[in-house]
Amino acid sequence: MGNTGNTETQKRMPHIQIPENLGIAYAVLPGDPARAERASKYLENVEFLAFNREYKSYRGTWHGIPVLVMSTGMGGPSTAIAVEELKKAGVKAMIRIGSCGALQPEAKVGDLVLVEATVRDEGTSLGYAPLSYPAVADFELLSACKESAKKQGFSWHMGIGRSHDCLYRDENPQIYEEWARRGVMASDMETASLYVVGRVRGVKTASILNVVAGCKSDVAEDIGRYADGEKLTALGEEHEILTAFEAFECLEHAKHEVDK
Ligand SMILES: O=P(O)(O)O[C@H]1O[C@H](CO)[C@@H](O)[C@H]1O
Ligand SMILES: O=c1cc[nH]c(=O)[nH]1
Repeated sequence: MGNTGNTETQKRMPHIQIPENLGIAYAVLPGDPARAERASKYLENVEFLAFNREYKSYRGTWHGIPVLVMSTGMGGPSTAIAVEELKKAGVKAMIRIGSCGALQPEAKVGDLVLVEATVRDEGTSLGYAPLSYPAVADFELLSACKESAKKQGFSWHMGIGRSHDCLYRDENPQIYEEWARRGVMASDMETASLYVVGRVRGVKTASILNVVAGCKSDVAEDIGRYADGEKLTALGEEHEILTAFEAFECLEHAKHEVDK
């Protein structure tokens, strides 16, 4: 683990309540605090760090590599704050492990969508750059996610997402239909702000989404089943967690190859 000193006495970031000089380069970011706790169980040497507002955090090691797990809460504003404060705490690469609705029939419940880029149909990212600025993953980090998912035999797709601010909007069926016609694969609420804020602030970002609501299905009902621990979505969640941790390991190995 990095040289983190005594976390009790160190100055902490205002919202995420993580020590300022944590010394951890890699972070895995679920939306849900409960998913942060579940993800932490896959790590060794786990230590609970903080739970303030929607930000629940743990640190630990994955095959010897120091990793942070922290929830972002739901939506762009809390995600942007998470990215800003994590960057200040020294994090260099962040992988979102989220849930999403599918807009294409081939993306089945429990599959993973690796988000190449995302439609900025939300408000937060506009505070950082005009709409003509792309919300795009870091190519190297997303490629590491792809290698990781492939290596572990998970069911994955790579495609465009759409991030929004309004899950229960009356017009959603028509809106989903229109974006589906343009090839958009997945709907979530955080990837756009993660990608834009990360890019503007110089942090590598990627987003892996577990399909919890099938194409044209009842989103509220499907999300309810995920919350109840339905088997396929629980398995998808396990797959996205393992994909993210292993992606960081791929990245570390690639770094060492270059350093040789
Ligand atoms: O499960 P998380 O990661 O929170 O992601 C998705 O789930 C929430 C809606 O149910 C939104 O935050 C959406 O983006
Ligand atoms: O359809 C969905 C499902 C989960 N999260 C979303 O943002 N949309």
